[in-house]
Amino acid sequence: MNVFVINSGSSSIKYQLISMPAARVICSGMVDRIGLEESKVEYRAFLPEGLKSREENLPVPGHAEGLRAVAAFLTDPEVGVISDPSQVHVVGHRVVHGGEKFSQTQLITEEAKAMIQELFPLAPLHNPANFLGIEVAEKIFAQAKQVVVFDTAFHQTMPAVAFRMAIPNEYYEKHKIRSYGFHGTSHKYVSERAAEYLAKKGPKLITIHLGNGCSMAAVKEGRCVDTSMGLGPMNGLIMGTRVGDVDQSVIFHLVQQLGYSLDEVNTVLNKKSGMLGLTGFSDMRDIRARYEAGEKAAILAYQMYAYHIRKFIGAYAAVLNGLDAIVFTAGVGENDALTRTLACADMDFLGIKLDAAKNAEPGKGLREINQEGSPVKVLVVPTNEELEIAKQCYDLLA
Ligand SMILES: Nc1ncnc2c1ncn2[C@@H]1O[C@H](COP(=O)(O)OP(=O)(O)O)[C@@H](O)[C@H]1O
Ligand SMILES: CC(=O)OP(=O)(O)O
Ligand SMILES: [Mg+2]
Repeated sequence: MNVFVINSGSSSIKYQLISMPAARVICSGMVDRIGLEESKVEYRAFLPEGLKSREENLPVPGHAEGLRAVAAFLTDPEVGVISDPSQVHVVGHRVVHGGEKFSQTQLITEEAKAMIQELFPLAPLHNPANFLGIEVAEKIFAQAKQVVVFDTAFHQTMPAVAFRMAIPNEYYEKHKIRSYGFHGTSHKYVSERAAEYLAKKGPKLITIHLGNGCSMAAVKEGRCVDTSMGLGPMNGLIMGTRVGDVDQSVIFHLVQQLGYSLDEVNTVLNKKSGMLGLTGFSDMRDIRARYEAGEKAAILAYQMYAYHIRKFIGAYAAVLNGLDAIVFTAGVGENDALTRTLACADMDFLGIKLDAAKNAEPGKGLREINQEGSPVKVLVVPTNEELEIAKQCYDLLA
C-alpha cells in the first residue's frame, strides 16, 4: 500500500510517499515559502539505483500549485517514482484541529470537512491549509482513499481535571470549550520511541516538541495526561510567532485601552508575538546567531523561551509524581543544543543532569545526552509525524 502523507502548514507542505507495512520511504520533500518570493520545491527519491534529488525555485502562489508541483515530480520520467497518480493508494492528511467530535483517524467525510472548516477560527494558521490540502489531493489523487489524522487525537486520554477550564459548565457542555492539545502525532511517536529505548514498562515521560509551534506533554503508561496547548494551538510555550501563555488582561487592555479590533489582537498574538515579537526573527537559527553575537534582545528571548519550558517540566514532574525521561524533539528540540542547555539548567534537584559534551555533539538519530548515572534520562528523539500518519492509515485500511 502506497501512502502519500501530506503535512500542510501555513507556509509549507511537507510530504512523504511511504510503502506500508514495510514503512519504506519512496520519496520525501517539502514545498517551502508558499505565497512568498523565492518559494522552493524539494524532492528526494530513494530509487533502487540510489538517491535522486531535485530542488527547484519556482513561484508557488498557493497550496494547490505546490501540490501539483510535487505530483509532477512523483510522475516525472527521470526522477519519478510512479507512472500514474493512481499508484498512490491512500493520501494521509495531518489535520490540526478536529474538535471534540473528530479525533479518531478516519476516512474523510463531508461532515469531517465541514468541521475542519468550522474550526478555522481556532487554528487559523493550520486548518485552512490542511483543508486546502485535502481539496487539492482529492482532485490530483482522485482514485486514492483520503484519510485524516488529527493532531488532537493523542491528547484525548487527558482526564477532565486537565482538559476542563474553570469557566461556567455550559460553555463546555454546549460549545465544547476545553483544552484539546496539538502535535499529538509527534508526542505519540516520540514517547513510543523513548519507551522502547528505556525498555521500561509504562515510563513517566515529558515530551517537548519545539518546532515553529511548541508544546509539551506529560505521558504516563503511553497515555497523555496533560499538555500545554489548549482550545487552539496558541497557548503554553513561547513559539516562533505565537505568544504562548499570556495574562488574559492583555487582550482586554489591547481592545479597551489601545483600540484594537479582535482580529488585530488575534494577529498580534498568533503572528507577531513569540520569538518574532521579542527579536524580530521567528527562525531559531537567526536568533541563535544574534545570541552568539551578544545581542541583548536575543539573549533575553532565549532565556524566556527556556524558562517557560522549565516551568512546564516542573509542573509535569508533579503531575506525573516522578519522571523517567524528558524528550526533546522537532526542528529546535532536535538541533539546537543551546535551547536544551538552558532548558535543563538548574534542574539537578529533579534528577535532570545534562552532559554538556554529549549535548553539543551534532547527531541524527535517537540519542541520550544526560550524564552517566543521571536519575532522569535526557533524550533527543527525532520526530516523524509522516511515518506515524502512514502507520495509522495502514492500520485503518489494511
Ligand atoms: N540546526 C538548527 N539549529 C537551530 N534551530 C533549527 C535548526 N534546524 C531547524 N531549526 C529550527 O526549527 C524550527 C522549525 O522546526 P520544524 O519542526 O520544522 O517546524 P514546523 O514543523 O512547525 O514547520 C525553526 O525555528 C528552525 O529555525
Ligand atoms: C499545531 C502546531 O502548532 O503545528 P506546527 O508546529 O506545525 O505549526
Ligand atoms: Mg511541525
